Amino acid sequence: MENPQNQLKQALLQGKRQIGLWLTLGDATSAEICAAAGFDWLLIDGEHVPHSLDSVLAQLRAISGYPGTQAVARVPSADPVIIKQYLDMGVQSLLVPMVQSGEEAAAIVRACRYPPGGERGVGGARAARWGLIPDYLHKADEQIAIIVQVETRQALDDIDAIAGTEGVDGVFIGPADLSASLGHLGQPAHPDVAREILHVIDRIRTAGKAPGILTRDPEMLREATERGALLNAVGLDASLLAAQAQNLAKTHAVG
Ligand SMILES: O=C(O)C(=O)C[C@H](O)[C@@H](O)CO
Repeated sequence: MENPQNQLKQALLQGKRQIGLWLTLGDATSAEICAAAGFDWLLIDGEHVPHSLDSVLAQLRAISGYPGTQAVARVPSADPVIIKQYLDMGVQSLLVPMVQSGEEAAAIVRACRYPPGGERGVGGARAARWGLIPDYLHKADEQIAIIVQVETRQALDDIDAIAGTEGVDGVFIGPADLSASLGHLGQPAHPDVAREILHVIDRIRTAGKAPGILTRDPEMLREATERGALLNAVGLDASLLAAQAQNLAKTHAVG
C-alpha cells in the first residue's frame, strides 16, 4: 500500500485554484453530502466546532470516499500534541489558526515533521495504515501540506517571515478575525480590511506560497482570486442549511 499522494498540495504547487466549503456541523453524513457536491476541498473545523477526535475521524473517512474532494482539517490551536493526533488520524492537509510570527510558523513545521527535520512523535496509526504503508516514516513529511492562518494585526506585521518559513505551503487569511483585530468587528468586507487582505495576498505570493481565504463576499472573492488566491473557501455548511431552511419555511408559511 502506498502513502496517499496529497492532491491538494500538488494542485497548489501547480497554481491550480481550489474551491472549498467550511464544515461546521461536525457530522460525517453532512460532510459526505458536501463531498458528493463536488468541492475540491472541505475544511473540517476543529477550532470553533465542538469536535471530538472521533468526529473528526468520521468526517475524514466520509470524505475519503470521494477522491475528487480533499479534506483539510483545522486544529484548535498550534499545540504539537494536537497536531500529532490529527496527523496520526490521517490528516494530510492541516490548517493552523492564529499564527502570529515566523517563529510560530517554524514551530508548526517542526511539529509536522519526523526527526531529524522535526519533532513529530512516532506512533503506528491510521496515517500509516497501521504499518501497511512501507517506510511511512520516511515518506510522510513530503505529503503533508502545512497551511497557517493569519488573522491579526500582529500576524500582518510579520507576514514576510510567516509566509517565508520553509515548510509552510500556504497562508490562509481569516477575514472574520482579521476584521476584529483591525477594529472592524463583524465587518469582514470593510474597505480597510479588504485593502489589507489584498496586500497580504501579494506578500504571500512574493514568498512563493499559496494564498487562501474564506469569503462569502462575491466582490472580495473576485478581487482575491485576481490577486492570486488559490485556496478559496466560498461558504459554510451551517449557513447553507440555515438559509435554505428559512427560505423554505417562509415560502410555505401560513398566515
Ligand atoms: O477569521 C476567519 O474568517 C476564520 O478563521 C473563519 C471563521 O473561523 C469561520 O468560522 C467563519 O466565520
